[in-house]
Amino acid sequence: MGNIAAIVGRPNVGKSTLFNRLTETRTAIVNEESGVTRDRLYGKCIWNGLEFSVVDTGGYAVGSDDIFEEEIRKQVLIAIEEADIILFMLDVTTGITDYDEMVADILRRSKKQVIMVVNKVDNTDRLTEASYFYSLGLDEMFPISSINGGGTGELLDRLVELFPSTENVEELDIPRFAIVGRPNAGKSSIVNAFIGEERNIVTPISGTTRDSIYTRYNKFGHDFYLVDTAGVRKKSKVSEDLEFYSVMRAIRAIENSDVCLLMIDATRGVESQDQKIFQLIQRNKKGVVVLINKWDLIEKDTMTTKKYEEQVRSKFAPFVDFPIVFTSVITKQRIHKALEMAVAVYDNKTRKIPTAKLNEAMQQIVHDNPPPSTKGKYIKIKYIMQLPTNTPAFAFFCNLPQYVKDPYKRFLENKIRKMWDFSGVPVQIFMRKK
Ligand SMILES: Nc1nc2c(ncn2[C@@H]2O[C@H](COP(=O)(O)OP(=O)(O)OP(=O)(O)O)[C@@H](O)[C@H]2O)c(=O)[nH]1
Ligand SMILES: Nc1nc2c(ncn2[C@@H]2O[C@H](COP(=O)(O)OP(=O)(O)OP(=O)(O)O)[C@@H](O)[C@H]2O)c(=O)[nH]1
Repeated sequence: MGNIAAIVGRPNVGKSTLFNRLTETRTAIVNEESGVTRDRLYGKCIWNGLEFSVVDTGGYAVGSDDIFEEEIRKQVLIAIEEADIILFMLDVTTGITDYDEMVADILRRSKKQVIMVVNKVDNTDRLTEASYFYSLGLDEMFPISSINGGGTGELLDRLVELFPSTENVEELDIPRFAIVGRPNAGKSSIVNAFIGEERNIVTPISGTTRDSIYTRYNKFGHDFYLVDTAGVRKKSKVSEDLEFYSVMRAIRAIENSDVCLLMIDATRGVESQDQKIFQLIQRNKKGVVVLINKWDLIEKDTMTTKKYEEQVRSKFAPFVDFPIVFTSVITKQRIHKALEMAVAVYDNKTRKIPTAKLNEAMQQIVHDNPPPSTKGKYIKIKYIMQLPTNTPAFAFFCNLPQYVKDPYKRFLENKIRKMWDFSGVPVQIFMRKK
């Protein structure tokens, strides 16, 4: 749960090559991940049955050659703060550079688990050179070749060994909500509005990876966990308006949640950072409620909620079926509505449609709008089943699953969304051979 490895290192050492290699281990297993674009920043890796996240900090580099030292330093500090393991990448062909020394210096002083990954060790001759990197004063080193995969198995074995496989948290079976968003959107304010003044209703639970992962909220008929409130409340030493910062902060909270309340600053609107976080929520298949916060600051004559809503949805397209709540933490407007929507989305996420009802409704739709035939082949959908997954997923059993194209799957998804309430929740459609 929330096992995060961050790759740091200067430009051109091979960070993205390693990232691709690590995250491919998952795509190979979970091959039906269509609809969501892969990016070079954040991906999942599965090794020996353990799943963890990999973040490529290089994806946030500005420019490339002319990155300022200060910028890199910040990035490394954020990675140290937010990741569980740092993969410090080095290049055997260039040896140790000034930059490497600077990063090693920061890493040595941190208490984080650091692994030096010496890349481009494509042949055994370079193996001896790789051991020079021990002079940077870090304990662990793995020589690898990202390009041909040499040494990456050993590195993965070690990572899996270091990550805790089961977290020792006494967790109840109640919804887990995460409040995420860019710096200054109002996350701490809303958490404090919920739990701040009434400590007696707050029960912090200790996890192994963090001081406090879950805070229980139990009043007004609600009972749920707020995820990673420690992370929300604690101001970072490097709390800059960096995109990398807000994304790193969000990852763990999102992974540990069922539903995310994504806070947008109404005065700024939806920007690329918000889109990035929204995308992370999607890729982790979590529920989402979008809060347009600081609504008190908006001149209502010029900006109606309806107009604003349309703008927000267009920024998050193609996924548009999610609730939007206009909040003000300052005037306490609709913050309980926000909670109610989070609960509703949780209910949607856990909704199970009885097989008979599902077939009755969907067979009719399929009958009226059959999948278009491809290459003269007719596709016959025989029956439909909701899979026993954590997020709604439906399997359509048919004779020729490979011939059903994405537009038809989207058509089926939209019909399902119309028929039953799945607002705020990703719905997956699978074609299966029968
Ligand atoms: N010989 C060799 N070349 C490699 C290896 N891994 C990566 N490269 C090459 O090194 C170059 C840089 O690789 P990237 O993965 O783009 O490096 P990066 O660290 O992500 O670079 P930035 O995007 O600038 O941060 C590319 O030309 C790769 O093909 C390797 O194991 N051996
Ligand atoms: N006018 C107005 N100001 C708000 C509202 N919510 C939060 N603020 C203000 O916005 C500023 C940032 O709020 P925070 O709660 O610290 O934001 P945050 O998202 O936790 O920020 P980081 O800790 O940097 O990630 C503070 O000055 C709040 O008082 C709101 O609804 N209306």
